Amino acid sequence: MLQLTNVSFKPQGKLLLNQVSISVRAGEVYGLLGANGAGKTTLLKAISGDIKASGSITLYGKALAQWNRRELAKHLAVLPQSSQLTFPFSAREVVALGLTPLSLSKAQAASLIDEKMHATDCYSFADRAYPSLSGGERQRVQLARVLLQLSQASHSPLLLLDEPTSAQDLGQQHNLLRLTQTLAKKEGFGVVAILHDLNQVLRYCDTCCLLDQGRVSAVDSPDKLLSDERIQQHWQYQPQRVVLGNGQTALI
Ligand SMILES: Nc1ncnc2c1ncn2[C@@H]1O[C@H](COP(=O)(O)OP(=O)(O)OP(=O)(O)O)[C@@H](O)[C@H]1O
Repeated sequence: MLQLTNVSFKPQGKLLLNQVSISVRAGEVYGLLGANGAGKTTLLKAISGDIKASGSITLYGKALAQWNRRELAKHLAVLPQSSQLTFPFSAREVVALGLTPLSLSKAQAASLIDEKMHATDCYSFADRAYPSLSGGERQRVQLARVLLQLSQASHSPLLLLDEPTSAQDLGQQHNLLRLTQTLAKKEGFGVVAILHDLNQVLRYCDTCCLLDQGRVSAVDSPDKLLSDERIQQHWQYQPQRVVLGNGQTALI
């Protein structure tokens, strides 16, 4: 669904993305990996159009720049690392911002807002002021907003997640990743997620791309890509492996 060909970005002479070519299929969770400063957020910003990179980025074969903006908003959404908002909107009103590109009756909108807030476990604080919420609660409200924004897509939508579990406790991290996996497997979403926890990558990603100084260093399934040598080379860490009861391997 998403194809990047030779995408580069060089602001003020500094090469932050260097000839990146990757493709993401509908129905897969695609991890973006790499050390701090490798270019992961910059790549996500290039895909979302927040920065103007050179090269080609197409969604369903059509260059992003050629998409009607409203149609694109129904098919591509980004969950940023953090979202500051000082105006005292309630959590429900923040989720409702996701209605902007949609055409829904009031009743349909209200029911979809409730559905997305339940799915992301934020219904219990729907009427609280957004600025009063914890970091993890705000992140889940933002996820409900982007899922609402994608709820009228005519093709499988593309969901971009920038460190989606960074503010979540252990249980919520797995709830959120299970939800994204379900969206991919059952609803055909393409999910691109920046993740730092390599065990989450092993457990939830179908494919992953390792970035290094703005370049693609490797693309493969997580268990093939995450060799001890690569982990040592890219993160300067020598992992140990533990075989779990279910036969899967965990890194410690
Ligand atoms: N507008 C800019 N001008 C110059 N340098 C920038 C700009 N934006 C980002 N950078 C630099 O580009 C590099 C890549 O940044 P980016 O945020 O994409 O990294 P990242 O892989 O997401 O890192 P992290 O894991 O720390 O979040 C970093 O060295 C960053 O300081």
